[in-house]
Amino acid sequence: MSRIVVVSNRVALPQKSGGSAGGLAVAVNAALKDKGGIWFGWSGRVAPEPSDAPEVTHRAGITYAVIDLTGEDYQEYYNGFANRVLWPVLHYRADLAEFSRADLSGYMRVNRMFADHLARILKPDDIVWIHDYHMMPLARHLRERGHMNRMGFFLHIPMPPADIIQAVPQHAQTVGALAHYDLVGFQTDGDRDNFARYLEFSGGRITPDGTGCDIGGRQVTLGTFPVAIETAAFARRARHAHRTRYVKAFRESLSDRKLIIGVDRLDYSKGIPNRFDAYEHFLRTVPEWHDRVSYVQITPKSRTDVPEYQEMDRDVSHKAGQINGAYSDVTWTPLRYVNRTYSRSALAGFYRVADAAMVTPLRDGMNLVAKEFVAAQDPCDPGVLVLSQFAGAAAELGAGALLVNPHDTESMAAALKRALEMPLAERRERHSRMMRVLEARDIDHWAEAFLEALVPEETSARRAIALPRAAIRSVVRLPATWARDLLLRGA
Ligand SMILES: O=P(O)(O)OC[C@H]1O[C@H](O[C@H]2O[C@H](CO)[C@@H](O)[C@H](O)[C@H]2O)[C@H](O)[C@@H](O)[C@@H]1O
Ligand SMILES: O=c1ccn([C@@H]2O[C@H](COP(=O)(O)OP(=O)(O)O)[C@@H](O)[C@H]2O)c(=O)[nH]1
Repeated sequence: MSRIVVVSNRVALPQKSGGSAGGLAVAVNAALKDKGGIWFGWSGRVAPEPSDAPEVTHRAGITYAVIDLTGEDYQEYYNGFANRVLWPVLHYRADLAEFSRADLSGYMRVNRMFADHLARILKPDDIVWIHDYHMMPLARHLRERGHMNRMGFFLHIPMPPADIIQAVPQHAQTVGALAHYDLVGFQTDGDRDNFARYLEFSGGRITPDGTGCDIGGRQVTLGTFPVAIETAAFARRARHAHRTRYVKAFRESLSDRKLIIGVDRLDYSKGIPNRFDAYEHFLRTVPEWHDRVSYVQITPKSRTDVPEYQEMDRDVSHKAGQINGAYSDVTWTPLRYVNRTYSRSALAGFYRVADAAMVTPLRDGMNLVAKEFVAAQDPCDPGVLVLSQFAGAAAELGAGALLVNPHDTESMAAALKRALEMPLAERRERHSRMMRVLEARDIDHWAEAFLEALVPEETSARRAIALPRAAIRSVVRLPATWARDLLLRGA
């Protein structure tokens, strides 16, 4: 059977302690866990002279192969073009983009370097699954090196309308290069449709149902695959974490006050200052809640070498200080603002203690925290999700969450009050609506759906031979045609 080769900038290396504070690594890790395969990407390290050979680790059916970047690569490709041009523009913030030709050329150079490494390990029948905005031109570089494998791309972040995409300087070389994949997947139908329009403006012909494009003699399939979580496992994790000493101590620290929780990387897309404004408005206008609620905002620092992130770090800390300065007293701190990374087990326990979660990004591809919060709740006494209408998660959880516009401070404050005062029956009803979605579409479903769309025959063959894991391990070295033959013989 064919191997699955996953490529992404961020890799969840098994030896790295603590949680990885980023949804891509969390999701890909969960998806690969059951399937096995190769995961190729950046080690997260910078070295003056990176080795020519990737560092390889094998763990539980996954081969991790990672490379270091030079300081120049890190600066131009990661901090520069990926995180100062593609990230802001695709999050509808063209005003924050800082473009330089040097950064674009660093971005293309690193993509070519990834292609050179991959060219050494790829076999003709490998299925290649590439992730996110760091790697948009990779298929083109691989095709130029003669690799005709099935190649799929999944975009974890939003895809804005075509006229915003066109704000990316030289967009045809980067976003436009997605046309070299066989399948391009998005988090929501809106993202997919925006990209279809962009391809149309670039001369492509879109099929009437919007899921295919004929461009430059190539056929590209477009699909929607909302990224998910390991719902049942995360719910178990939360039940277990709730009983640990650590989470018990956290609960006791609240002294019977209600808990509002927020968990986000320190990123301007997450709307943390807007959320703080809403909390401040809530405290100012609803004094009866003083001393009866604590808001814990867990915010690991992110992309700390990018100036826009440094600026936002200062702004958010300042706002947190102002709120506490204005409303605290000697026995009550209304806002606990914490710049630390917690393990996902600890987070699962914290979510379960919480009465409400504020997940209010200005734009977000999906937002796994929203899904994790729901999965972690006690169904008999669940907390309430306050969710931005601009998170990809709103498309699936909108029927159970309190949807808010993160630019509307007063409505967000009102939603917070409603969440804290919501009757038990309504909380249960809303929670069960969201859980039904998360149970039906978990992380296995996400990976299966994507691979099914990329290589339909291969995926059904995999399913047909759903043997115990040990047996699967002993057959993976057989030729790709083996599973198909087995199926045809009706075995
Ligand atoms: O790798 P970093 O630069 O440290 O950033 C962390 C990750 O952030 C982004 O995550 C996105 O993927 C999530 C899972 O699909 C999704 O829920 C979220 O909305 C996205 O923002 C980024 O896309 C990843 O590449 C980064 O690794
Ligand atoms: O201290 C932290 C904060 C976050 N996360 C995890 O990081 C992911 C964040 O993913 P999300 O999709 O919400 O946003 P992203 O950071 O990828 O934009 C979630 O799985 C969180 O559980 C974590 O492990 N520790």
